[in-house]
Amino acid sequence: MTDALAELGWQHAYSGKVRELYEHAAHPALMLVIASDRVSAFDHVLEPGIPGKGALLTELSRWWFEQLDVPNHLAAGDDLPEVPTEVADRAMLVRRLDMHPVECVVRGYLSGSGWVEYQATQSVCGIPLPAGLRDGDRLPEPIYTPAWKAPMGEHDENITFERSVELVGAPVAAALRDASLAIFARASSLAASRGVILADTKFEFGTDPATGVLTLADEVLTSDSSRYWDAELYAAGGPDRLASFDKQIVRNWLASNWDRTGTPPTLPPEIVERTAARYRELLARLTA
Ligand SMILES: N#Cc1c(N)ncnc1-c1cnn(CCN2CCOCC2)c1
Repeated sequence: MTDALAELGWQHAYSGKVRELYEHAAHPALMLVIASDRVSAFDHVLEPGIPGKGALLTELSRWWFEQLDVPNHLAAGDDLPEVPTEVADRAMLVRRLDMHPVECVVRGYLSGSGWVEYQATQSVCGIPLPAGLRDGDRLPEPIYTPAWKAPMGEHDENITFERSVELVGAPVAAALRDASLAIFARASSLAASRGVILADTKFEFGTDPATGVLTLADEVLTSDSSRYWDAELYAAGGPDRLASFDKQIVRNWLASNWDRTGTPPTLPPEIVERTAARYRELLARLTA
């Protein structure tokens, strides 16, 4: 695949856990984001990849970009560079932005790093919360809990809004917060109408150097950047109340087959296929 990309002038620029970023010397204002089939859990990239995952999450990002009435980084127009057919269904051609170094996290429910911080401080990112909340509880209202983007392989660090002001300045910090909360409101409402809870998500924004417009970047509202729960399971309150729509099968299998030391075992074919089916199901339910 990389030969086909190189033959078309694409040069590798950045590797994330599950996605790659390419640039093109003849098209400096554009970049290519390619999603792999890799899946990560417990901070490990697992083997094997999940067939179709990259294409399914790319389709979900594209769908959400269409649903959201905000400027985004998808490239459009006539004179676009060619993308190899082998990766086209899991690739997004995007405009190069001046990226802001803030992970714009919005939480409608208390979970993950938010739950960890809450237990220690009864707050998240400096936002005080009511006492007595449990893991997975719905918050009184969605909260903006930014994070500083840590280097590859390290955990992002939750920061206060005031710290984000120091990082990007007051006008941009406020615009990031307001845009993130507005998008989350729209997306969580749409997901709820499909019986899916959007518990939390992470946006990335940049400023378009050509226009100065704050622009939604990266992937958007995928199950890699968001926690999605099944609303019926959540309401039932059982052990699967907080089951991640796509990764719970993998997490449960690892919990029974790995002691969390060393590298995780290879996923058996049945787990791989059931997980692939869950990615397909989430896309089908959200985009129905
Ligand atoms: N999107 C975007 C984007 C853009 N439109 N313009 C300039 N830079 C970036 C960019 C560069 N790094 N990241 C971090 C997230 N990456 C996303 C791709 O996959 C790897 C991780 C975003």
